[in-house]
Amino acid sequence: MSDTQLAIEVQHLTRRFGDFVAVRDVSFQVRKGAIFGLLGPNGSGKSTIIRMLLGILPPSEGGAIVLGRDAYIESESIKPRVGYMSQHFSLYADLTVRENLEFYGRIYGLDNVRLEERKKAVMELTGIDDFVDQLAGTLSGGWKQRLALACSLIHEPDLLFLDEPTAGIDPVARRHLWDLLFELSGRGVTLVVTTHYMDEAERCTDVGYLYLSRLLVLGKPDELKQLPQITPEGTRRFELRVPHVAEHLANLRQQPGVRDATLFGETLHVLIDEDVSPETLKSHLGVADQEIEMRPIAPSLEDVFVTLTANAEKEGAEVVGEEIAAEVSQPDEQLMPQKGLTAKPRKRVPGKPMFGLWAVLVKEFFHIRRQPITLFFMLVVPVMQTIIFGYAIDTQIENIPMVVLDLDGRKQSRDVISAFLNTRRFQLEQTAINSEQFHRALTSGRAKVGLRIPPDYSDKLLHGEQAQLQVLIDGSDSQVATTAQSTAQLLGLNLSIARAKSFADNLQVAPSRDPNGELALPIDARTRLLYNPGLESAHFFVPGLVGIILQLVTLFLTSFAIVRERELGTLEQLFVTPVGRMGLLLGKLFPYAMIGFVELLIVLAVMIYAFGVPINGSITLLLTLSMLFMVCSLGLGLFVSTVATTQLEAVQFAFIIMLPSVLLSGFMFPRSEMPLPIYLVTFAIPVTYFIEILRGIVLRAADFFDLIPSVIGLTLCGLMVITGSVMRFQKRL
Ligand SMILES: Nc1ncnc2c1ncn2[C@@H]1O[C@H](COP(=O)(O)OP(=O)(O)OP(=O)(O)O)[C@@H](O)[C@H]1O
Repeated sequence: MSDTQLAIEVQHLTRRFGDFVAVRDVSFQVRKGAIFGLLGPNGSGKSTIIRMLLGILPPSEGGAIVLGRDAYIESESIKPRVGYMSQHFSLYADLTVRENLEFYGRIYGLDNVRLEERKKAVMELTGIDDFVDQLAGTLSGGWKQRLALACSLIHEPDLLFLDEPTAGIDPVARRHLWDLLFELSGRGVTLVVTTHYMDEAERCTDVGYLYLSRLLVLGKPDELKQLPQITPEGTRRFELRVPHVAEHLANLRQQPGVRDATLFGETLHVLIDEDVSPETLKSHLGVADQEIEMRPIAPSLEDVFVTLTANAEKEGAEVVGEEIAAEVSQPDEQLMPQKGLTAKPRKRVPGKPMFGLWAVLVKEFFHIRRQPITLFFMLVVPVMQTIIFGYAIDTQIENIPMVVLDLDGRKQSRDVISAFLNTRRFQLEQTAINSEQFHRALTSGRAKVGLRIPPDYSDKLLHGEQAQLQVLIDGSDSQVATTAQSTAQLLGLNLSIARAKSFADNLQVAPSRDPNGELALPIDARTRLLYNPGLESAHFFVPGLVGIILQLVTLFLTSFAIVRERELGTLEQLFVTPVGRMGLLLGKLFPYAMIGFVELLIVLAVMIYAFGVPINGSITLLLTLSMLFMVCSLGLGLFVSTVATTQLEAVQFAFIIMLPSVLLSGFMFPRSEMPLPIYLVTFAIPVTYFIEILRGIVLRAADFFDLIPSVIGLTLCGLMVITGSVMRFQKRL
């Protein structure tokens, strides 16, 4: 066969997954215009071969020429001429029939006029025009398959791969689909079909039978039936029709001269030695002669495969596979070597990187429109989160519950209690009447602070002796405890200073005086609070929260958008189209970047109007740097999608990224307080820089020059994340 007559030329194709060999040294040829059937039990390697021929799975050894080019290395230039209908329904369930067709038309680069022509043609061919505005996910199994066929034909391919196209559909739909395949074959399209159905195998012009990853046999159905192994010399094949046919199977197999007996519906196919007469065979059945029908038959394809599989099991698949494949068909060795194949791995020839961007973009907007829950998650939830967290996170500690045991009960002791309550740090939970009540309030957790005033408190003060107050603090919550401790100590100091001042006044002595000549403390440390004079927690936390929420939403959504396609099988379907890698990525990421930007504006508005945190610096600078951060965050989402294979894994990976972003970025805890190794890690977290930028611009009116270190950090993180993710995201499985 000449080079130009061949659609596919496969030589010594092998694919390993770790130690497991899924396809072992397979070679065959497919003529242009043929209907080539690839048969074999589950797991024999059919889909793996198709994926290698489509160029989405690299072979471990050997290779293939498809439409005159190396299937893997030059796959991008083959894709526009090839169609693929995968084993599972892998179109977009939330897009209508029309939208699916238009998407696949656009991704193959059809212009509007051509797209209309082709849409009409494939709808007529498959008869799907009546369902054009129905969502693909709501079609019945048979119509889904027709839609998949229509989509795979929209660009008029020369070669069509169909992986179990009739699995799970009824016999009438199966017949219709095959009628379509014949029509396509009649128009010169080469078809490669995998199937488990023998009647479908009979309809193929050529078949290859795989068993345990090897090609056992290859040829035209009629040639295969003539194979000497199927009906060996000195044997004959009969069909027996007898009542209760299954009951006779075991008995017949044990009779001398019976080589094989297999059930075929209501009949038995038996292979017997020529010297066993039909009468002898009948006599073994123990059934009246007139109830048995017996006629000689030629082997069916099922006989061929059943016999070959049984032989392979007996003798070991490897030996039989080599012998039979060699016997039936040998690929033309002449055709392969000059193509180079993949013997020496060469770099893949890239396609057009941005091809298909518009098609993917439009499709993503359709998805978003059809899933209001996604929009809710993207736009409404962040606002709710900002409001809830913004109010919930308050580092101002006030109203610490306090129990008081006043054993003195005079004016001085009541003044102390008032002084404690006037700080607003403490709130009187209980006035205990004895020590037991006092301690119980603390052990039960009702009170966090216990103030015990001894009976001689007033007396000691009046007599100029040092009086003691006992303040017991529950140290379980360190933040509350330290606040209570410092407040109590400061209060003790202030009360003492007040007493000392009045004492000094009475004596007319003073360590120092203020400019008005009034008695004053020697040192006056004056503090002034900048940027957040009211010490409002919201001013510090809400800008940080903007960064955290922006990362949360963009990271989850982008990683999900890609992993979901992988899980549904639509990504595999996209990989066999000529869509460019960047076209696919940008098309998928851009809509989420836009939504992220809108979300940013909304959350900033909440920050300004709900929490009264104004943006003191430049809004333009803030939005520009936010976009830089968004690129980083989308890149992280993309990275997750390259490591996760399921949506559940994506959630887990996204959490692994989110946790340090919340805890180590400086959003909650100051980075400077962290141990050195952890502190160094914080430099690798993009949101660290973004939070610095947000707080800088919002609170301190920082300009670009003030923020240069953070901008550099964020840019470096962005470059690393995006480069790593794009390199990892390959158009292959
Ligand atoms: N990515 C992979 N990693 C590991 N093993 C794989 C991978 N892909 C396929 N396999 C294994 O390779 C073998 C062949 O799989 P393949 O899907 O090609 O079989 P098949 O003949 O198409 O089966 P079926 O008729 O059930 O679709 C199977 O054992 C499968 O588990």
